[in-house]
Amino acid sequence: MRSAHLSVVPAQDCEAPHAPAVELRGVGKTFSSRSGRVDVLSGLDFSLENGEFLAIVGPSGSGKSTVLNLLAGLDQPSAGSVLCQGEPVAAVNTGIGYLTQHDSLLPWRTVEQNIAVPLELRNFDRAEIAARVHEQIAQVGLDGFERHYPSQLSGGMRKRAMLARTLIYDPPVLLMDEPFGPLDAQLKLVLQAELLKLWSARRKTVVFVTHDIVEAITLADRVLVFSPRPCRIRLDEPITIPRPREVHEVRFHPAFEEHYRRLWAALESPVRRPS
Ligand SMILES: Nc1ncnc2c1ncn2[C@@H]1O[C@H](COP(=O)(O)OP(=O)(O)OP(=O)(O)O)[C@@H](O)[C@H]1O
Repeated sequence: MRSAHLSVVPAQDCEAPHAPAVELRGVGKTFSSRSGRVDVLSGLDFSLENGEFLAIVGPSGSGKSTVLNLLAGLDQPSAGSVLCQGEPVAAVNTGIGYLTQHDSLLPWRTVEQNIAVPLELRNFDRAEIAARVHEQIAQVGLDGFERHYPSQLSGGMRKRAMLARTLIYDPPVLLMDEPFGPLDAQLKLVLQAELLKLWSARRKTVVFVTHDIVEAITLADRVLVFSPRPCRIRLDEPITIPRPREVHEVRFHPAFEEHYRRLWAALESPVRRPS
């Protein structure tokens, strides 16, 4: 998947006071291909306040990545509008950091060289790049692996390196597309805990796509459940479990079961077969 680092719109163009951090208004998206038209999104409306953590769950093919691509400005809606801090997203959006589900590290660059890419593209001077890379590597716990190449890292370390590369230019909005999907359960918990720590410290606005309902409840302030395409919002569930949250303990909170039941019921209905 493409990265949102090659930027056309200056980040400051994405900053207007009091507007929602991101907003979709009546968004439709239709793809045309040789096999015909696919209506993926239809009349989709939602918005997020600054600093809010939103998770999106939904069936495969329901349009979750499409929504992230529209917010990143990598694609344009067929109808309606996509706004960032009140401004339409008309080109590649530098006000966001995009962590895709695919491994997008450059194999010929070391960890520190990969993490430096967004700053090199923004013409930061070498001393500033070195200082920021050093600090970011420490924050994601990759100290000692600066000179390693991606092929010498575990899956979890590669995810940490990608997260560091996304955070290094301090984008106010983070888009995360199943970032921990293929990792084992224990590592997933570790990275979720680190993400919550970083989020608490920096209060980014986050849109986090996942197939894992427990992960959505653990991390988010709100969870949207998408219907099969053309996607509509089946459920907009505010998560009432207080913060700070311990990722190991969220599932034992009294409110967890009720959130889980409602989210599962909203997700499950499209795959029920007639008896
Ligand atoms: N560039 C494109 N051209 C044609 N069809 C596309 C394109 N991008 C996405 N689609 C189609 O749009 C639909 C939604 O895709 P999308 O990747 O947004 O789904 P998703 O909910 O993220 O799925 P998953 O959970 O499997 O990752 C799919 O049917 C997909 O084939």
